[in-house]
Amino acid sequence: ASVAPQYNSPGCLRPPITSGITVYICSFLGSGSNDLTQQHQWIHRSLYTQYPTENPSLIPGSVASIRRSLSTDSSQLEDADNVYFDGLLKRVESGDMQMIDVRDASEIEEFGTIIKDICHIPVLDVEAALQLPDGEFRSKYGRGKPQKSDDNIVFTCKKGIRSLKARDTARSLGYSKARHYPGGWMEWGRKNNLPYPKE
Ligand SMILES: O=S(=O)([O-])[S-]
Repeated sequence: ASVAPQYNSPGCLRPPITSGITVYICSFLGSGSNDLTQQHQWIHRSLYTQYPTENPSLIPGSVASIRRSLSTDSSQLEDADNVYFDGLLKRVESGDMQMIDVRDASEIEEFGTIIKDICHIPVLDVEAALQLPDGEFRSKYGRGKPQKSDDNIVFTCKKGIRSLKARDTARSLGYSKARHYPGGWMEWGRKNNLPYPKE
């Protein structure tokens, strides 16, 4: 049952696990969908009796959402390099996180942030910011500067590219336990029913 959250993708119909006979309906649009279909059938077989429809209903957007849902392992909270969606949720709840959003100000204004009062450092400023004296960092960013030994630093952006760069920059400066959230706002917005950029 641990894989059930995979079926929370919009566009997929998840029948009740108690059904004797269930029908799995999903759109098989687009190239490369066979792989996705196989993976979902494998998951599906482990939970349900499967009766694929001959003519699956075509639900626009379904393949894209499946692809996104498979792109991160929802059973994994975090590892040494990354914090995944469920791990991030836990950290948001506990407050044990120094999150640094490296998107541009315009993106933050348009879509919002994962936590209130987030530390915003555009990706190109990260290197300089992390080398500021503590006092200057505090007056510029309104909070204490993260310490090199901190293990709760998480960079985020739109879809994981700039946050990865920021994490690597931080690590090169001695923040050896810095991590990033690969899903970024694309995943966060989608999974929380918030507006998110389409690509
Ligand atoms: O935010 S991003 O650099 O992944 S597009």
